[in-house]
Formats: sequence, structure tokens, C-alpha cells
Amino acid sequence: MSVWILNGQVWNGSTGQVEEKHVRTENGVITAIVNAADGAPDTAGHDVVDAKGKLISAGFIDMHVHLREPGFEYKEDIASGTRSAARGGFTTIACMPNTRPVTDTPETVKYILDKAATEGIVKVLPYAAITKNELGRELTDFAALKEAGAAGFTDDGVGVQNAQMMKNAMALAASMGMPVIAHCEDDTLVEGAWASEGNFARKHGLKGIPNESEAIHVGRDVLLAEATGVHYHVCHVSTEQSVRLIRLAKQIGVKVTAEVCPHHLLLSDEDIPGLEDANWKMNPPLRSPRDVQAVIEGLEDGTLDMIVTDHAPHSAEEKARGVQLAPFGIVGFETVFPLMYTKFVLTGKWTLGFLLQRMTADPARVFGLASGQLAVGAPADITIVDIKSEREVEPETFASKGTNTPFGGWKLYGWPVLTMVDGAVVWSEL
Ligand SMILES: NC(=O)N[C@@H](CC(=O)O)C(=O)O
Ligand SMILES: [Zn+2]
Ligand SMILES: [Zn+2]
Repeated sequence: MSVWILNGQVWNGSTGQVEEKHVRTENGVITAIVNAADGAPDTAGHDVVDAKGKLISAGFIDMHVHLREPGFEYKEDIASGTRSAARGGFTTIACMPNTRPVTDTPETVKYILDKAATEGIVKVLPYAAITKNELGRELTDFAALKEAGAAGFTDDGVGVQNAQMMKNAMALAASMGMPVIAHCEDDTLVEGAWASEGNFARKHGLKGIPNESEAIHVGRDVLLAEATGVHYHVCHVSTEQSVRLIRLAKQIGVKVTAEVCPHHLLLSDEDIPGLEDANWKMNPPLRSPRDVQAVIEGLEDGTLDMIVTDHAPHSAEEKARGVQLAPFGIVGFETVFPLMYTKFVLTGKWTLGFLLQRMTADPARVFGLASGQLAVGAPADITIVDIKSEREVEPETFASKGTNTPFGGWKLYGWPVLTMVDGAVVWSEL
């Protein structure tokens, strides 16, 4: 199959401008990118997509998502989750192992890969657990999990509490060239709290989650990463202290990389409207305005390598249990690009190229993926985005089973309208 995408806006890193171009894909590969100014190409025998006035980008990559299958299909499954991803412009996603059963055996990794191949519409990279059942007591069989196709090891959802366990995991992962991806949270500093230790918690008389609960693990783990030589990747960085530690670790050559979520870039605890709506409850929690500033600066200076959604769907019934009892997490696929584009690019804080890089080339570089480039010879994983029209976030229209977002009603620009994976259009609104 071959496709000409005509007259789209393509970011040119060397000029720092968008330029009008035509992009051709053949047999799943990008085979031409030509200037529209040089005239219309011969499209005979090709499908044609008219991208006039729209942005053409490499497909977005999200290295931290929850697809909930197996076990929690009432929250999301691989079919609905990958559809939601495609609507958000994602062509590759890496899913977390806090499923039921936990993704801690080769069979479960294979189950996810098989389901993704038959029912999924974007590329799915499954992570496997570091410890059996994510209980922190016993390492999983790393060699067998790697062999089955695991993309890395993580106990996301919980922190690995035991330092020796984490060190053993890192040494083993390093010996097989695999990354360790860490949810950083010291349980002894959290105990039952859900909001960060800040103005919101103070105002409502709540026990708060201190920043150190995250940063203590980051500090411990960069030392262990230095000692073991592993590629250590920090999940959903949310505090000033973690940013500082990662920056220092990078300066001394520790192989550490990190990610940040849209909500931690855009919202602080002071934005939480009250105790009614559990769509403001996620882990890590929304931190102080000062932390928001620090993670923005961390992303800008490269301390934080990429933007991820931590797409974490839960059912409406679960989220209606009240803030104390509702599970942590919010969905993210279908709002992240419009949020970042509207709040950081249209406001002049970032170039479009910077945003695209943090959602495509950077995650690809960090995790060694072939995609992430809009370039001749690269896989034809492509996203087309309507950057001109304003639309309101309407959670009830999401392809995800989850509608748990604090961004409902926000008016945004930058809506993905077509997603192509290996040259095949998997979703289109064009
Ligand atoms: N981020 C969240 O608030 N929740 C995630 C777990 C996690 O990413 O730690 C989930 O699985 O629901
Ligand atoms: Zn986590
Ligand atoms: Zn997560």
C-alpha cells in the first residue's frame, strides 16, 4: 500500500519553521518528503490524504500507559486503549504491568502481545514487573520475560521499597541490556495520604504526601544505577527535588532518563477545586506551583527527556467513591497533545519542534525505537494534527473507557485527526 499525504505542514528543525510538504509512504516506510513549492507529485496508483493546513508529525510515542488488560477490562482493554491512543495521535505505547495477573510471567507478556496484534491498532510494548506480583519480595524471571518480548522492567503503581531488591534488579537488567523503569515512592512517607503536603492539604486539614516520598527513591536509585551501570528511567517526575537529583546524576554520567506527565506540567495542588471530584486524584499527586515550575524547567533543559501520559483509566463508579476511597489516576491519551500545544506552543513558551521532539524523537532515542522520526527510510508511523480549530475537551466522547480527567471543558487547539501505523491509516477524522 502506498499513500501520498499532500500539502501538510512539516516542522523543519534547521530553519525552526513549518514548511508545506508532501509525504509518501510505501509498504510501511516513508519513501519521500518533498517541498510542496516544487509542485504536485504524480499520485497515480497511490491513496491520497489531503493535509492542507494541517501538521504532519512522526507518530507520538507514549512510554507510560495503563491498558488494564488482562484483568481490569472494565476500566480499559487493549482494543479500547489502543483506539484511545490512536485518537491522541500515538503510534507506539508502552503498557505497565499492574494488570491482573500482574505481567510477571512470559505467558502474560505474550498474551498482551498477541492481543495487541489481533485487537490493537497501534504498536504496544509491554513492560514486565520487577518483582513477582509487584509485591517487592522476589525478582521475576528477567531472562524469560525479555525473551517473551518485555520492553523493560518496572513495578509501576508501587515503589520497590527494598534497596537490595532494587540493586539486584538493576544489576541483572544491566547484564542483559534492559532498562529499569521506576515508580518512585517511599511508602513510609505516604501512608494513607492522597494530596501533596501543600496549601490544598493544609486548607482542608488533610495529611499530606511530602515531596521526599518521591525524591528519596530517585536519590537512592541514581546511586544504585551508578553502581550497577543500568539504564534507569524515572516515572512521572513531579517534584523539584527529583529534578535536581536527576540533573546532578546526568552531570556525572549516570545513565538516567526521565519522564513527566501533562498534569504535572499544567496543574498544581492549588488548582484542585475541592474534595468532591476524584478526577484530581492521581499518583504522584499534583504538587506545589514551585514544583510545576521545576518540572517545566527540567523538561526544557533536557533533565526530563520526554512527555508521557500515564494514561490511567478507572471506571466512573470507582472514581465516584469519594476522594479518599477512589483509585489514583487519570486518562491522558486524548488530551495530551492539545494541552501541550495550546498551553506551551501557542503561548510562545516552546517551539512546536521542541514539543514534537519530546513526544517522538526523544522517547525513541531513550528506548532505542526505530520510529519517532519523520524521515525517509523511517517507519511510516505518522500523525496529522488540526492545529487551527478550537474544540472543547468532552470526556464522554473519548474512545477510552475511562472519562476520568480533570481537563473536561478545557478549550484547546491541536487535535489529532489522522493516525497511521506502518503506512496503514488506523484512525481518521479527515
Ligand atoms: N498514576 C496513577 O495515579 N495510577 C496508576 C499507577 C501509577 O502510575 O503509579 C494506575 O495504575 O492507576
Ligand atoms: Zn506510577
Ligand atoms: Zn503509571
